[in-house]
Amino acid sequence: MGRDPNQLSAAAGAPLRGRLKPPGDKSISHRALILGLLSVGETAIEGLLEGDDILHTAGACRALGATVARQGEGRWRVKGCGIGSLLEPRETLDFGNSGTGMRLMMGVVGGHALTARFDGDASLRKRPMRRILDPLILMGAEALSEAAGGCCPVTLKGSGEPAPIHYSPPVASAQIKSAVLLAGLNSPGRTIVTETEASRDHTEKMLKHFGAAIEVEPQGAHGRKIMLEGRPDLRPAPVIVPADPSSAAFPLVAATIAPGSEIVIEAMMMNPLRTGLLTTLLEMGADVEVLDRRIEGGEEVGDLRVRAAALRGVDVPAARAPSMIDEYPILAVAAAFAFGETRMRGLGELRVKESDRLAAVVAGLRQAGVETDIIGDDLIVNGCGGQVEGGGLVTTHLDHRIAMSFLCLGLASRRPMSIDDASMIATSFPAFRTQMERLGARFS
Ligand SMILES: O=C(O)C1=C[C@@H](OP(=O)(O)O)[C@@H](O)[C@H](O)C1
Ligand SMILES: C=C(OP(=O)(O)O)C(=O)O
Repeated sequence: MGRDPNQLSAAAGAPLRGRLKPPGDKSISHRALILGLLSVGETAIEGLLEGDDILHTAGACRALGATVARQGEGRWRVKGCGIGSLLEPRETLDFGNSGTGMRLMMGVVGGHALTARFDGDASLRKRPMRRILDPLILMGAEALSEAAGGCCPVTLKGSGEPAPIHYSPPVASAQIKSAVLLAGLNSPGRTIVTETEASRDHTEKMLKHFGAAIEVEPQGAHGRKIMLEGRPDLRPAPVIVPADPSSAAFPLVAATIAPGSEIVIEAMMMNPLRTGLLTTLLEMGADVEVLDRRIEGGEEVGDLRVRAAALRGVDVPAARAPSMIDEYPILAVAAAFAFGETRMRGLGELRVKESDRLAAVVAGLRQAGVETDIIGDDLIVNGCGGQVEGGGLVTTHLDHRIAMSFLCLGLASRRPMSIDDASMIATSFPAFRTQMERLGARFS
């Protein structure tokens, strides 16, 4: 019997060398399409991520009345209908694997007088949606049908006059914050979200860019209060999407652990609410220089020169989690190559991502011969000091980040590492294989 065509293996070989530009940021790409839908007129987007998650959001924007057209690689145009003038979708809105797409669009629909059914793939059907439905119900929306535990498929009936609320999300989550703000766009009053730990601020920044009246104040030690005036006239504004730090994380760690490597990662977004992995790797002794910091499309970006380095284990505080929430699987791979123990604290949210990432990381690392454990919500990795055994087949559970993380591990382990399914990588980083192979990675 032949090998499953979705399987992929990575083996150590030559060091990684060369330059790479990661794809456009996934979070900003979703928001650019959605704010394009909510503006009257044409929004031009450059550098849009053309991954499956974003294509699902583009489909939902079309179903709600926007004209969305691709004009060239990463160059897209959205002709929006404006707040209050969306169409009721005729078909179920299918978000595939994308939590962000579904949750942000639930915010949009929740704040409009229309009914839409939301669904996704087997991974998305397991993810909690009550955290989004709860504040939307407070604003006047109704969840007409729900699978057990508030998971999709969900039919949501929005309110044409959403109540202005003051909401404090129970977990640090840019998706909850964004859903409330997007619903609040059609509210006759002021919507306020207070977060005790600041999460990525792309929605706030982009709303301002499109002309909304939105203010942000610091709140406590790490939090923020965001205040949005409802019913703004959003004006289409050009969006240039910077390179995604969550995708850059893979070549960044691969070049750090593969001996002799030296690469440059071009124009990575340096928004401080997204750079927790870089901070942590530098604490571990990584050899990364940030060159040519500059502003592109309203975000600071920089080129990262990365050379292979010996790492040491560190203690990663829970307060850092929101700034690197999607990067823990690849950080755990870096920790496997370090000298000493790495403890990553406060990772309960990893259990409700595309897979239970705590369980998937522990299973994959053990498969590769690395001692690792979960204590409460903390992940502990006992580093092998540069020499990870590797070998075997890792189950990726429809999770792109688990897939890419264990392929990167295989680029530096003694024995090749295989994953059961590389197809989900297309959700966030469709050119991962070709771009990494150009640097010298060996996949088969
Ligand atoms: O708002 C966003 O674009 C995202 C927020 C994060 O999720 P949470 O809001 O659940 O933390 C992150 O994991 C996801 O990949 C993208
Ligand atoms: C958690 C992620 O995405 P989403 O929540 O959009 O599915 C991710 O990309 O790691």
